Amino acid sequence: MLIVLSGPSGVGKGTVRKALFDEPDTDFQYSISMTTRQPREGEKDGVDYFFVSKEQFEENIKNGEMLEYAKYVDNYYGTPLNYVNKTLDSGKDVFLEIEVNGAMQVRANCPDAVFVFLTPPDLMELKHRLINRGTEELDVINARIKKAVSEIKMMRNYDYAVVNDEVENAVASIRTIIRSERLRVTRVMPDYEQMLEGDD
Ligand SMILES: Nc1ncnc2c1ncn2[C@@H]1O[C@H](COP(=O)(O)OP(=O)(O)OP(=O)(O)O)[C@@H](O)[C@H]1O
Ligand SMILES: Nc1nc2c(ncn2[C@@H]2O[C@H](COP(=O)(O)O)[C@@H](O)[C@H]2O)c(=O)[nH]1
Repeated sequence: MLIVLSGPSGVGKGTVRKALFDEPDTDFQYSISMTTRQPREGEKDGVDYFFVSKEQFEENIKNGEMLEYAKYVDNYYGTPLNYVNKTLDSGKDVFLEIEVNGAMQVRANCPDAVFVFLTPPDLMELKHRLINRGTEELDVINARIKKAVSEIKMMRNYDYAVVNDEVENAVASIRTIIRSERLRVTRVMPDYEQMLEGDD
């Protein structure tokens, strides 16, 4: 399964994803994104992101090495294709945490992926979360809030919307989504097997 989590900056995607991955039965592999943004204090290359130059990122795009990418508030962000392919081929599930334009590129290339939009209770709360996080200056926070308005309109293109009021509620909802999507996949598979047997 490929699961894609999107939502405006500051809604709590990273917080919810970490809480989900802390659950003992979560066996998704997190795809580390590539970005041209500068690392924040405490962020590590190869853990939080692969931090690269604009030239390196554009070279990767040219060489077809990105599953998806987008320019977001003056920086590139994208998903390296090789890791996702290798992990899915080995039978493991992959989790992407990406913004909406990139998610729609994944939708076009991987129609079976599951798309979840994480939404804030309201825009004031979103702004408070970004201010309290303290990682961006006010002008960047305002640019991200402006972007959030158009991103929230994209929610209708997702399979599921989850409100991040409390982290544990959002984690519980995403766990329910994953469980029901797994059931859907396992119910369909035996039918395929029967069809293929009849082909001999
Ligand atoms: N349910 C919640 N209630 C209150 N605060 C929250 C909640 N979820 C996350 N936060 C806080 O909001 C801030 C933003 O969260 P986080 O960094 O996880 O957002 P994000 O969506 O991953 O942002 P970005 O897309 O910019 O990486 C953090 O300070 C986090 O502790
Ligand atoms: N399209 C993609 N968007 C991504 C990817 N990795 C992260 N993001 C999104 O970018 C914004 C800003 O992130 P920040 O770390 O600077 O706060 C946020 O919405 C992320 O989800 C990616 O690989 N592709």
